Amino acid sequence: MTTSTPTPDQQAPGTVVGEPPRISVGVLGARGRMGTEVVKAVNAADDLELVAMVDEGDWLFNVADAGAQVVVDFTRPDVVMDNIRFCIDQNISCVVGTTGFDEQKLATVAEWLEPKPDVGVVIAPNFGIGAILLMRFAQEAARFFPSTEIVELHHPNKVDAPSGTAVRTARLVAAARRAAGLPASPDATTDSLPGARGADVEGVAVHAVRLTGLVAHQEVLMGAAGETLTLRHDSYDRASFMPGVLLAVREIGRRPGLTVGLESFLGL
Ligand SMILES: NC(=O)C1=CN([C@@H]2O[C@H](COP(=O)(O)OP(=O)(O)OC[C@H]3O[C@@H](n4cnc5c(N)ncnc54)[C@H](O)[C@@H]3O)[C@@H](O)[C@H]2O)C=CC1
Ligand SMILES: O=C(O)C1=N[C@H](C(=O)O)C[C@H](O)C1
Repeated sequence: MTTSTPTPDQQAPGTVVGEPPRISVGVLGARGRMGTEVVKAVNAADDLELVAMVDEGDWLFNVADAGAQVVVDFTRPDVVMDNIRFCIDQNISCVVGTTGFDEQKLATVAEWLEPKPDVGVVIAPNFGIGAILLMRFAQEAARFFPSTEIVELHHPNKVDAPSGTAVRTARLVAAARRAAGLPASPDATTDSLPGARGADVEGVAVHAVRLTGLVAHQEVLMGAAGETLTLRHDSYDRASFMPGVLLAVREIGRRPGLTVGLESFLGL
């Protein structure tokens, strides 16, 4: 086998001679709370190259023009579908942290991906390793407890409620309860102010707190006769999401199609 070292004018953008090519990354929502953190994390990673930063009002084609191989999206639930559509059309893989996905939206993304066997999209409501583990632990424990409720607590600028993480946790718990044949959590409440018992996500009550000083926190409360189990995760800083985001950016090129949640990337 013969190999040749490309001269500088033959190299793809981002290639450093003697080193594997870097992954070109575009960030959507780049001026937001999460986007700012992603920009920092990508810039600090030797194997990644930040090629485009796009926020509201910017030209979305910038990510394609700049040759992004992977786009990271932390924008808003009402715009994320258009962004994903655009990226898939442009053969750009996506790491999506934006929340607000229901089964219908996920099915639509899967449909868009069908004719694109080389494009991958991972949509994860939470990239924090601890939060992902909490979801798994809750799923495992659910069948042992007649009662489960979820409390999510966030900074007051969060636009959606309940959080995407809480909705996914509730769905995972509900599925585990169904599989174990558990009836609905006992609740004799007959009249209450609307909202007092939280939102009902597949039979699991989810309560949302918005409080100055918080970042992102979740408790899953489980109860049985004479005992309770409380699982709690706290993100005190948005840096907590970055190892998961960077893992997804590095892996998504090897994972065509739609992946929901980061669990499989972690070997869970
Ligand atoms: N999966 C995860 O681990 C996490 C997910 N999130 C989710 O990420 C999303 C963003 O959260 P934050 O950064 O706190 O919000 P943010 O409001 O600080 O940032 C959103 C940014 O998106 C920009 N934007 C709006 N429309 C756009 C468009 N069409 N194209 C490009 N940029 C656009 C906004 O101008 C803003 O700068 C939310 O859905 C949140 O729930 C937040 C933290 C962790
Ligand atoms: O908006 C946030 O801040 C967060 N959003 C995600 C969610 O809705 O679950 C993840 C994390 O909770 C932070």
